[in-house]
Amino acid sequence: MKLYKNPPQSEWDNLVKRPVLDSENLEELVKQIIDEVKISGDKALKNFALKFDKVNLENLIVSQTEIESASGKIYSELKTAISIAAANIKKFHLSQINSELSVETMKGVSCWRKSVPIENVGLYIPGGSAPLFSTILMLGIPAQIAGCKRIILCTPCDENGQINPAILYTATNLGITEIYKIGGAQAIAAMAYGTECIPKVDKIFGPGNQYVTKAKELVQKNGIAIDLPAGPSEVLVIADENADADFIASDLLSQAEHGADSQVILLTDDISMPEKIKYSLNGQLKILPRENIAQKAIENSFVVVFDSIDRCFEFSNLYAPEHLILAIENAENYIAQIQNAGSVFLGNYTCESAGDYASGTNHTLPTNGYAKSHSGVSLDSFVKKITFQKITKEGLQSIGQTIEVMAEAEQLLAHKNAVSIRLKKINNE
Ligand SMILES: NC(=O)c1ccc[n+]([C@@H]2O[C@H](COP(=O)([O-])OP(=O)(O)OC[C@H]3O[C@@H](n4cnc5c(N)ncnc54)[C@H](O)[C@@H]3O)[C@@H](O)[C@H]2O)c1
Ligand SMILES: N[C@H](CO)Cc1c[nH]c[nH+]1
Ligand SMILES: [Zn+2]
Repeated sequence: MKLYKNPPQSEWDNLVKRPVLDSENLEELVKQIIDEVKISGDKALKNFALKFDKVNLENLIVSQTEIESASGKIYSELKTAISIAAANIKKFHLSQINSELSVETMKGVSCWRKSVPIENVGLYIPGGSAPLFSTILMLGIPAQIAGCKRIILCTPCDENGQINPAILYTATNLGITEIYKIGGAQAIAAMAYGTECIPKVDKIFGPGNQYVTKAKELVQKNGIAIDLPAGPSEVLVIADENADADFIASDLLSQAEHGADSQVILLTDDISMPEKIKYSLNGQLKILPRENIAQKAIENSFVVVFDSIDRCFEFSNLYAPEHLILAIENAENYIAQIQNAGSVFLGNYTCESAGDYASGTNHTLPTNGYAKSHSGVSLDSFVKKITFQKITKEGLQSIGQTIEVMAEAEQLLAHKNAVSIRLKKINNE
């Protein structure tokens, strides 16, 4: 990890730029994939599966037999863990249901909102380098609480055409059985425009690598709804002198192991911390099965020593990390300083992987600085909020003139007339 000491503010904009792989051709490549899927449908999906995932697929749909055999391949400790995580995620997302009150803005004028589920949703579950079955819980549970009618799932399969049994088990355990063996940008294109076998959905959800995220961005430009840009994982840790270097190193590595394009950042006001972290990081890295991936991400990452914790927060707010860990004494006291972050982890014992799997919060979060303007996935992501209003005769008498005056000032006399014609009738009664 590169080390910076009190970099001048003029350099911050450069520092907060995320690493990008294959950036030059990314957009062009993904555009081509999307166009090909639009034109050739399933045939294009099978060609891309062969090209990128080295699998020759006859059928894109996961069969009933595949679904039924998954459970037997999952050991009971994992089943228990999945059910505990699912219960916590369900509890947290159920708490997001809020009853919308009707408000009388003027006598006889009532306004309220109603949450209505998005009918058809498509979930993308990453499976390129690791089978992220936990993402099914993060997307499937709020979709079901919201009441979405049709939930389909796309995920890449292995070279033998098999989907990891933990993905099949988790999905079917939730009752999601419409599963397609397709990954990458082509899966997003399929759910956006539909193919012979994959239905077009109303909104696409789920994180993924740069191809997936770029595809979501491009289909969104064409009017397809997406949850948020949730790309390569990242974590930013703010640590003071009391932080535990081994804990921090473990958190940095937990996100570094996601992909070579992940980025992990440490900000500290303790001059001795970078050396301690380096030592611990090297020790922990060596024993990781995904050492090579994590190593590459670490090379794209950095440590900054600032002369105060306040300065660390200023930088962090500009970076707008997906995950922010406060390894600071009395971390709660700093909450007010957080302007931009996807999800925040307070204190030395709140490891980021708790949020990834089981504490209850959602792990589908904005990356690449989008935490400045976007929230992570929540129950709200799966509903539309429709507004309603009801105006009585008495209500129109009180609000009517206001509407008429404003409509006339906007030179929209038909708008004005919609009120006047009614008021006339009321006055003649
Ligand atoms: N932000 C979040 O909330 C969040 C949550 C979980 C995971 N993630 C991120 O999801 C990502 C998962 O990535 P992954 O790669 O393991 O799985 P993935 O499922 O996102 O992508 C795999 C697919 O990428 C396509 N692909 C691979 N190489 C390609 C190429 N050269 N050209 C075109 N397409 C290609 C293939 O079709 C493959 O099926 C990681 O970057 C991880 O950090 C983010
Ligand atoms: N850290 C990822 C979100 O950026 C989520 C995840 C899934 N599995 C493990 N981690
Ligand atoms: Zn993770």
